[in-house]
Amino acid sequence: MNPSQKPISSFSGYFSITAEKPFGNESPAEETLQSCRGKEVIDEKQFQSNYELEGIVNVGGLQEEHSFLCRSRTGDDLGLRSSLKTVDLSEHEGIVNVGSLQEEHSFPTSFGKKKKKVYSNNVEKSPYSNSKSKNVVEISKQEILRPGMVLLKHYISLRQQIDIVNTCNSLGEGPGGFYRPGYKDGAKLRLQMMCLGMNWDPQTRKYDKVHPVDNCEPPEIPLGLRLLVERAIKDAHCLIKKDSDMVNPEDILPSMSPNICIVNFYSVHGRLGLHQDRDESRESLHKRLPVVSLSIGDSAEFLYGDGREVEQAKKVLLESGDVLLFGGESRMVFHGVPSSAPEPLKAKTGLRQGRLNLTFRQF
Ligand SMILES: O=C(O)CCC(=O)C(=O)O
Ligand SMILES: [Fe+2]
Repeated sequence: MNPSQKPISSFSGYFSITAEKPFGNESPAEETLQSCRGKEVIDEKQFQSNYELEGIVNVGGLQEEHSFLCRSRTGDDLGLRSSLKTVDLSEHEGIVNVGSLQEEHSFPTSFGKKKKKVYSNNVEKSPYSNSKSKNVVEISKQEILRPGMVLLKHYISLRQQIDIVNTCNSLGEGPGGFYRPGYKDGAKLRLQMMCLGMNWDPQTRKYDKVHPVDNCEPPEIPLGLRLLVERAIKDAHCLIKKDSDMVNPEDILPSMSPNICIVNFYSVHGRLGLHQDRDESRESLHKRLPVVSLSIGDSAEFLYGDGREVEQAKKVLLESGDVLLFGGESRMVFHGVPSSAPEPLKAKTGLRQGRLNLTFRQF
């Protein structure tokens, strides 16, 4: 094959995808997509490929039929719900080599029949949806809330969410684990907290090597979580680039490698007042390195704005699996989670008690 040709622009055969479990304490498990049909569309501008797939998904022994979109970045697969590792095309038939990447090839006749495809920002559909209807799957949306502030909806797969909760649970029970911190004036925060990498003390507003309660060093951030955060930043960059071709996404949302993670667990009365995250190193703040926030469990309203006034703050709903990034111009945004959600929100989202939030930062 001529090396200047992209190997595959589209295909109509069957192929299989293996997605490695990205982290967790157990031995690496695999989720397999079997008998998938689809095509790869390479978007050179975005340095990413979109895969449009339909097939049987094997998730934890359960076989379900789904169709969905997934992505991979050239040379760095992002892929299926962010965990696609390898695309094994050995079983596929009818590879089409094309000179032009724009060239379209026919879909298999059954492809895309059952449901509408969603493009633009809605680049993924979860293969792990809990939806009763097999073909109605969750649509992932990406949104720029303000310059430097990006929301990746339903970004973390259910499998990954389970891993994160289990990981936090077991780390939380060990040294440097969950505790209920207090402020200087003796008031307690309305949440349980655990820090990974370095400890943040709400009383001193400082980072330290040890936990104030048991004097232990906090657990390390699991590698899979660090990779997930770095990948989310890259995905946010793709969105920023898509939004405006003229900008360098790094200028809008700088990259970072997290070495701190603050894990908050909010139970029914949990809340966090409007605040800025400004205790990281001077260099980190100067570079406006982003905070990357993962939400798991109950939905919550997230307030954000330029000041402490709750009335002036904007609101966005954070749901399980959402990733919110704020850096660059939005690094010092005031933000918080109010204590109780409005009734319609509860009614429409099934809001219940218990929400885990992990914010990653680079000191
Ligand atoms: O729970 C959230 O969404 C926000 C958490 C937060 O702002 C923090 O831990 O600093
Ligand atoms: Fe914060």
